[in-house]
Amino acid sequence: MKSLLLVYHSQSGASAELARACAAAAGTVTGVQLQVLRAWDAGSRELLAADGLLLVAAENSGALSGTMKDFLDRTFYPVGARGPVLPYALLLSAGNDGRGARRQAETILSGYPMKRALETVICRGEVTASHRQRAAELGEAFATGLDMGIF
Ligand SMILES: Cc1cc2nc3c(=O)[nH]c(=O)nc-3n(C[C@H](O)[C@H](O)[C@H](O)COP(=O)(O)O)c2cc1C
Repeated sequence: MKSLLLVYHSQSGASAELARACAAAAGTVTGVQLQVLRAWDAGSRELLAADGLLLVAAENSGALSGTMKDFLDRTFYPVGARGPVLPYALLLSAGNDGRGARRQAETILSGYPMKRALETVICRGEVTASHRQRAAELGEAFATGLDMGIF
């Protein structure tokens, strides 16, 4: 059984809605045990126990939301020291851009080191059915890949 940790941060509820869609789909993969935590509740203990990490957050002021960055900052030393590279996938909510958050998050995560398992998904504007669909596809694809050991 593989362990998948989904960490999210949301102010207005947009990222939370995407995280729910992502988690619902990831949770259907039988060989994967899913844990969903808000960024301020997640720490090194949960991350060290995970085989893969899904991150869901917003772009704020051209960068990754501060609370998600805080999660990554807090866990950097213990997780970086553990050795094996953890696969991750990133889902971003943005008003109209998201590229700054993607660049920053991918740079931080590459130095962790973690490896991006799937293309980062950016959902712009109000959350739509299409966004929920993309979030679900990301969650299911990541959980399936983890289960099959292909990341
Ligand atoms: C303080 C703040 C800064 C923001 N900066 C950006 C930005 O730089 N680029 C962008 O596309 N959207 C920006 N947004 C919009 C959010 O990314 C967008 O509303 C997102 O869906 C919010 O998700 P959340 O409320 O779940 O965190 C900003 C929102 C806030 C509150």
